[in-house]
Amino acid sequence: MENGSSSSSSVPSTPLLKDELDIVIPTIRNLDFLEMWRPFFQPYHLIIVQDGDPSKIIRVPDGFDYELYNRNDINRILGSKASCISFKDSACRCFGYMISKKKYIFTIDDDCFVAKDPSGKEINALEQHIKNLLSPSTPFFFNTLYDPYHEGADFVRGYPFSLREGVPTAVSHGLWLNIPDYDAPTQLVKPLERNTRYVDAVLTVPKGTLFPMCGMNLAFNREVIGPAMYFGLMGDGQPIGRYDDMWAGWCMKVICDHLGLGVKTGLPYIWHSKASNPFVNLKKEYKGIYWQEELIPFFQTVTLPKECTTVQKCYLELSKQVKAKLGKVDDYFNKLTDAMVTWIEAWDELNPSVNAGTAAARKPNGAAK
Ligand SMILES: O=c1ccn([C@@H]2O[C@H](COP(=O)(O)OP(=O)(O)O[C@H]3O[C@@H](CO)[C@H](O)[C@H]3O)[C@@H](O)[C@H]2O)c(=O)[nH]1
Ligand SMILES: [Mn+2]
Repeated sequence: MENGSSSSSSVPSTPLLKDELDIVIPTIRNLDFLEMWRPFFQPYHLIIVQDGDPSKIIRVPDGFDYELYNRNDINRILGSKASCISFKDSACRCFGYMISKKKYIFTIDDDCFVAKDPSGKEINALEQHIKNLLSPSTPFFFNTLYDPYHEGADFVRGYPFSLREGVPTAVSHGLWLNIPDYDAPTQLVKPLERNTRYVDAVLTVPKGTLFPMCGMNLAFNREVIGPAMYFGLMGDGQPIGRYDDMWAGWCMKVICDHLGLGVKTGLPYIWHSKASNPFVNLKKEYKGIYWQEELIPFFQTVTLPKECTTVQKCYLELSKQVKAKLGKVDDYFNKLTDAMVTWIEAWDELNPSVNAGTAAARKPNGAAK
């Protein structure tokens, strides 16, 4: 492992959650992209997860406080449990979630840059994620004026007052201008499509609704939902890739629904600069494209017993149901369920004190009292 820091010019006044949030970056390249993020990221600690060849030197611009882990570090720290961390896939980023000691995580890809809002102002994506995480979510009843906690908005007429305190927000899912997060078939038929639409909204994903979580621009409360944010077995030696974040998002959402936690999507935007190769992507994700026709009905019908009061208990119960119901789809899911158990074991080994995911005050299935 490598620690880095050096004198920096000017450090802005203490930014929100400065000592309570880690920025996790999976990478196979030099991190020059940080130069553009410097005004927003410099005060925060970075956890860099270097994928691929551990002998390659990753250059980090001066002035950032960081720890860097390569595959040798992961193997040394986790021993045999390192088998649950993907190799040669951005899924490796979840090692950063596990090794962090902070309450919050923001993860971003190294080809994501600072976007501008319609007024031309640079977007501090981290600041918006923090706002999303620190304000409640409303999964039990949809507010038609979007985020009721946003300045200048509120709950609209007819919104039950018994539900207006909302629930703790576990995840903040940001979006992307320029290169959208499309699957390979869509990329192939629409190679020139760019997302130019800036929608000024943050929505709570309703209880009982799944969504395609993208890991490119994502933040979460690690103490509340961290153990559920396992990005699965992808990349080298695996029959599938580019479903790391999707798998995590489906597992996370059913657990959030069970524990009465909220998930938001929308602002902030980042500028996604590089389209990955659609043919390479097709080879990685094609099994997922047909498997998900069976995975989604599974997740839509998952129920977790009331004894599952922590994220770990929920996750282990989920792994049993995956083995029972998806093991027959492909043997990969049997391997994945074993890795899910290993992930929780490794998480608890590295985080013995934090009893993550202590059940939030559950509302009676979200019905108005
Ligand atoms: O083997 C690898 C490849 C890449 N990385 C790092 O992961 C991110 C994403 O890489 P990239 O931008 O090249 O790929 P995208 O297709 O745009 O990734 C998005 O699709 C999903 C695929 O799982 C993912 O959620 C999104 O990130 C960069 O930081 C690379 O450096 C890697 O670690 N290992
Ligand atoms: Mn990318």
